[in-house]
Amino acid sequence: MSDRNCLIKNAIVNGKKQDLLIENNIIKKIGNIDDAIDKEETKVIDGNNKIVIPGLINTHTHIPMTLFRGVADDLPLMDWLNNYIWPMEAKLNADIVYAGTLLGCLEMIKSGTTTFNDMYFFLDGIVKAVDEMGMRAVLSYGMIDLFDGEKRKKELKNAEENIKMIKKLNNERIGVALGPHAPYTCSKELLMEVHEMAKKYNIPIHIHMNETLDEIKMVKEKTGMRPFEYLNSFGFFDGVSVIAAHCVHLSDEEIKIIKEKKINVSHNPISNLKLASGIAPIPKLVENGINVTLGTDGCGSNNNLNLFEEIKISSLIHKGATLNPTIINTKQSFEFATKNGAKALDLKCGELKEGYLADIALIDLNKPFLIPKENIYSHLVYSFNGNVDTVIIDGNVVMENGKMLNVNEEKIYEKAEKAYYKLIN
Ligand SMILES: CSC[C@H]1O[C@@H](n2cnc3c(O)ncnc32)[C@H](O)[C@@H]1O
Ligand SMILES: [Zn+2]
Repeated sequence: MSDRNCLIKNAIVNGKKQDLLIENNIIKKIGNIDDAIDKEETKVIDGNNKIVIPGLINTHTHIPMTLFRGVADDLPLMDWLNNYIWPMEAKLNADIVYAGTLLGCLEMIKSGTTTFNDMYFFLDGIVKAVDEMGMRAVLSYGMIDLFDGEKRKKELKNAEENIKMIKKLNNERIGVALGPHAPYTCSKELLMEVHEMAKKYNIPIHIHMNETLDEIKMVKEKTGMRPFEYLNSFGFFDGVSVIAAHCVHLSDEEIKIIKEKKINVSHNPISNLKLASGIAPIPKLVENGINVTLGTDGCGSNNNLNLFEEIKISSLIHKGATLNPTIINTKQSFEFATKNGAKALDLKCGELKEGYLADIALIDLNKPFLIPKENIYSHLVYSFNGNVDTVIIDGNVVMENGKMLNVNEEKIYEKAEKAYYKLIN
């Protein structure tokens, strides 16, 4: 029997009690599917008292940073990076990154995330873990040249080697992007070469933008322009797909650039609150028709990968900031984490539709915080704790009734603990 032929019976799908049939890695049919299905060839999942949702899409992560959880809390970004995170990251190697990624994938699967967009180092370690865990990911090697010509050459060479390595895998679940860290850590020359490379390989660019007031001041002092204006001045956004993480402090002119250049925004409200970076003007971006998605950022600044928390906060924070409870609604914040994420990564998933990728999660509704079983989509945004029941990625059942099917959870915890002690000693 192949897991990749799977029938979910009697679940809530798109607001109605119905069945969902998966063939290979695709949602083949949604509706009342008769029992003439070949039971030998099809795995049947009982969907009674369960809701099927599209797997969540986390558009900004540094996944191996699960190992940095709790190591440097209650600090502002520049102090956090310069004095705590970067010195620890100097001790990383592919094995440590592999262990942190296994843990990150496990945490994401358990909280209903099926795809993530990552920027980090030692991609061979990340690729190995993502492949073993069965997740979908877009991976970029994070480049920082600190305006040094020699470093720039090394970073670009590394990035290109990683692109070739990932393309050669020919793994449909693992895509590649370019990851220049930010305009305050990358030279104009590096950014211009990144733009060329993105066009050459037809891949997206993943970058931190306008996260803090400090960095905007740094870029303004250096270039006389705000970050989006500066990058736009040399055509960085032309003819490429860009995912800009954070976008907390934006001028009206910058919002115009984001709209005009169809830049995807990854909103990371919890990381922005924890590092006291600020509150992104998401309602203004939505009003302008900009594609807003959600990210957790790394576990050093969140401190978890539970995207349901991000969904809830993205709905609450803008109500509080604008004193308007209608400013972002339930449907919008849920779509930030599903449909909009898929659009940003150019993937046919994020919605439960026939012909879409079979990346889904089932949630058991027999939980005190999901009763009464009415207005369930409201519960998913405002009340759910993120512990999903079953997860299917690319048609493969990776977790069923809370149990991981192909990996040993205990071994992942042990490996991660060991890797953590290597990092701190
Ligand atoms: C070059 S790989 C990614 C790089 O980014 C660092 N990082 C993690 N979180 C943030 C953040 O919120 N803003 C800026 N940089 C961040 C991470 O530690 C890696 O060094
Ligand atoms: Zn980040």
